[in-house]
Amino acid sequence: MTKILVPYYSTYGHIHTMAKAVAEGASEVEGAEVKIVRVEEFEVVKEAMSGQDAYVQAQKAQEDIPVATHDDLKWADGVVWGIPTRYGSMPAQMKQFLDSAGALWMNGELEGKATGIFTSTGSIHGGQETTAITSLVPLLHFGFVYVGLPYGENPEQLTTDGIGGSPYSASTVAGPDGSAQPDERDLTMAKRLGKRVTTVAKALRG
Ligand SMILES: Cc1cc2nc3c(=O)[nH]c(=O)nc-3n(C[C@H](O)[C@H](O)[C@H](O)COP(=O)(O)O)c2cc1C
Repeated sequence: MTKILVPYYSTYGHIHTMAKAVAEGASEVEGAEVKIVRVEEFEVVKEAMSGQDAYVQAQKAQEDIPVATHDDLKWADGVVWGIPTRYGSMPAQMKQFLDSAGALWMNGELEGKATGIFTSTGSIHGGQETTAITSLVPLLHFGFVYVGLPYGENPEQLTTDGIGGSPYSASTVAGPDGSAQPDERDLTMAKRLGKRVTTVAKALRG
């Protein structure tokens, strides 16, 4: 059994949709057991956004997804993180989850596990690449083995269209008002990332 965790944070649902695609790809690997978990929202954000329809609906759609715990990270052989951008890097909700996992870092409990990232931005140049690259830094401190998204398997990246996908991570572009949904090509690349991280996790497990 290769255990794959997909922890994500999603305000408006784009990363939630991508997480399901990642999980689907991971499940294609024989012997994979896949778990999607959400990083908990801050109370202050819940209160501030309670009047926004798009937010309320997106949160309602995630109600049944269990909240991520540090034990989930210990359980997993591979972890694929769903991280929307905030000013070109990860949201505080995700940072808090990582920062509070110091004991796992200190004991080297996550060292040698495969990992990858999928992200989402409002605009094409608003952090598609920086979010993945800056999020990679703490993951390397934990000792994860990073899995990217190479062009060879993902020729969809070779385009001037306004879609996601880079060698650093799967991704999608939500649009400045959040109204765009993940393109079919974004979802395809997200599935391949899930499958690739699982394949590497399986090989590392031996
Ligand atoms: C506080 C804040 C900061 C943001 N910063 C950026 C940014 O730097 N660049 C960008 O393209 N989008 C930015 N966005 C847009 C989000 O990345 C976008 O809403 C998100 O990717 C949608 O994913 P979700 O539906 O899973 O929440 C920001 C949104 C918020 C609320």
